Amino acid sequence: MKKSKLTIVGGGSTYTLGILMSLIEEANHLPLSEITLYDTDISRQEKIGKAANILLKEHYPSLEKFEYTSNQSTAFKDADIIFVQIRTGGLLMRELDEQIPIQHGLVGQETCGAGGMSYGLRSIPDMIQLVKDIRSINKEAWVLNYTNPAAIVGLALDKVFPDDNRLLNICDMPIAIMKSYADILDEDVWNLEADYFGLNHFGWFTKIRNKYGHDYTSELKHLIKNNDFKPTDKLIANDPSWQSTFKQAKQMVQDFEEYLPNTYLQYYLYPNQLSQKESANNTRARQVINGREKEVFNDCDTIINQNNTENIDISGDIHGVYMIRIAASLVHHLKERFIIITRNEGIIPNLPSDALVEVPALLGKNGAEPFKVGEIPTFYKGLLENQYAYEKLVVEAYFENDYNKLLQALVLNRTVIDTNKAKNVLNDLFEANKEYWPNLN
Ligand SMILES: NC(=O)c1ccc[n+]([C@@H]2O[C@H](COP(=O)([O-])OP(=O)(O)OC[C@H]3O[C@@H](n4cnc5c(N)ncnc54)[C@H](O)[C@@H]3O)[C@@H](O)[C@H]2O)c1
Ligand SMILES: O=P(O)(O)OC[C@H]1O[C@H](O[C@H]2[C@H](O)[C@@H](O)[C@@H](O)O[C@@H]2CO)[C@H](O)[C@@H](O)[C@@H]1O
Ligand SMILES: [Mn+2]
Repeated sequence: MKKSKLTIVGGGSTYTLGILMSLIEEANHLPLSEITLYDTDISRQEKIGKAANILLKEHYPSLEKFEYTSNQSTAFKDADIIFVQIRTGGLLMRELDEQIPIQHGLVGQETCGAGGMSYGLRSIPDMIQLVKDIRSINKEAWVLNYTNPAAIVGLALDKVFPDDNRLLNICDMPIAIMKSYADILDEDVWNLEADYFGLNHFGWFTKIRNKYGHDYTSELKHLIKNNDFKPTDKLIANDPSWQSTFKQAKQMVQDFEEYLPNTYLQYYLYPNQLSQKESANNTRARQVINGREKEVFNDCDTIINQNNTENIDISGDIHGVYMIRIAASLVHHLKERFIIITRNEGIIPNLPSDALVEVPALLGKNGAEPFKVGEIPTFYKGLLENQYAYEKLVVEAYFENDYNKLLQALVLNRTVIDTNKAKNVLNDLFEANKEYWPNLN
C-alpha cells in the first residue's frame, strides 16, 4: 500500500501523543513515510516533538522522516494528509468560556451554549487563515479538522471555502459513544454500524447494528434505561466528569426513548439541572489543565529523560484511531462508513439545505458520499432548526460584526433563552475576548 506524508497542525496539542501512538497501532491501515508536527507555539510543541522523536524511533522504525516545525512551507508542502487540532487562546481562554456563563447561572461548556459561541468567535479567524495558508502551499492535501467548535468553525469554513471537498470537519463523540455501546454488547466497535443524524454535538443514533445486520437498538435502549452507561475509551473511562456525562444518558433515554442521544444533548435538554451541577472554580477546562495536559507533558518528560517509552502506555485511543481510519478510507479509496459533518443539501429534506449536518457517509478518493436520512419527526426538526439558527447567527455576526445577531443567537440557544442573561453574559464574554473577537456594532 502507498505510504503517505502526514502533517499534524497543533503539534503541541494534548492529543498529539495519543494520535502518534494511534498511528503506530494503525500503521497497517495508514502506512506513513513522513510525519511532521506544526505549531505556532514553538516551546509547547518542542516537548511533544522531542518525546515523539524517541517514541517513533522505538515503535515506527519504517518511518523515513519525522520533524517538528513552525515553518508552514516545511509543514504543508509535501503533505498528503493534514490533521488540524488547534485551540485559539489555549485552555486558559477555554476556562473563561466556561466560568463566565456559570457565573451567570448558565451552562458553561467548551462547545455548547455561550461558551461555545465565545470559542467559535475566537476559532473562526485562525481557522480561515490556516486553511488559506495551507491551500496557498498545497492544493491537494486532505485537510481533516478536529478544531472546535466544529459546528461553528465548519459553517464559517463552508462560507469561505465552499468548493473545497478535501476539507472535512470531524467529531469523535459518536464513535466514542459507539465504543461504549460495543463494550456493553461485547462487540468490536469497528463491527458496529450506526444510522445517525443531527448537528455537531447535537444528534441521535436511530439504529445500531453489527456488520452482519443484527439490530442492537432495542437492546441498547433497555440496557441504558436500566443501568449506568459508562465511558470506556481509554482517554475518558476513569474521568469523573465523563462518567457523569455518560450516566445522564439513562435519564435522556427514559424521557425520550425514540432515539439514542449524543451525550452533548444533556446540556440542551436539562440546562437548569446541568448549570446547577457546575462550579466556576472547577470547570472542565481546569480539570483538563490539572489532568490531561499535566499527564501528557509528564509523559513527555519521562520519555525524554529515560530516552525510551518504558512503562508508558502507548496504545492508541478512539480519538486518534477514528481520524486515522477516516484518512485511510479517503486516501486509499476504501469507501468505508464514518459519521462526518457535511452540507445537508437534502439529506434531511425538512431541515435547511445549507445546515452542516452530522450523518454517516462513505469516504473515498472523491470525498464524502453521505447517506440520505429522510424527513425527521417534529420534535427533532424543532430542536435542530432552532440550534441551526443559533449557529448561523453566530457565524453571520462574526462576518458582519453584528452584536445584535449574537444576542439573537444566545436568546435562541436552549442553554440561555433569557434576554437579560444573554445580554449580561455576552458583555462579559466580549470583555474577556477583547484581543480575539471581531469589533461588534
Ligand atoms: N472535533 C472533536 O470531536 C474534537 C475532539 C477532541 C479535541 N478537539 C479539539 O482539538 C483542539 C485541540 O485540543 P487541545 O485540548 O489539545 O488544545 P491544546 O491547547 O492543548 O493544543 C492546541 C495547540 O494548537 C496550537 N495552535 C493554536 N493556534 C494555532 C495556529 N493558528 N496554528 C497552529 N497551531 C496553533 C497551540 O499552540 C497548541 O499547541 C481543540 O479545538 C479541541 O476542542 C476536537
Ligand atoms: O472536556 P475534554 O477536553 O476532555 O473533552 C472535550 C472533547 O470531548 C469530546 O471528545 C472526547 C471523545 O469523545 C472521547 O472519546 C475521548 O477521545 O476524549 C475526547 C476528548 O476528551 C468531543 O467530541 C470534543 O469535541 C470535545 O472537544
Ligand atoms: Mn466533538
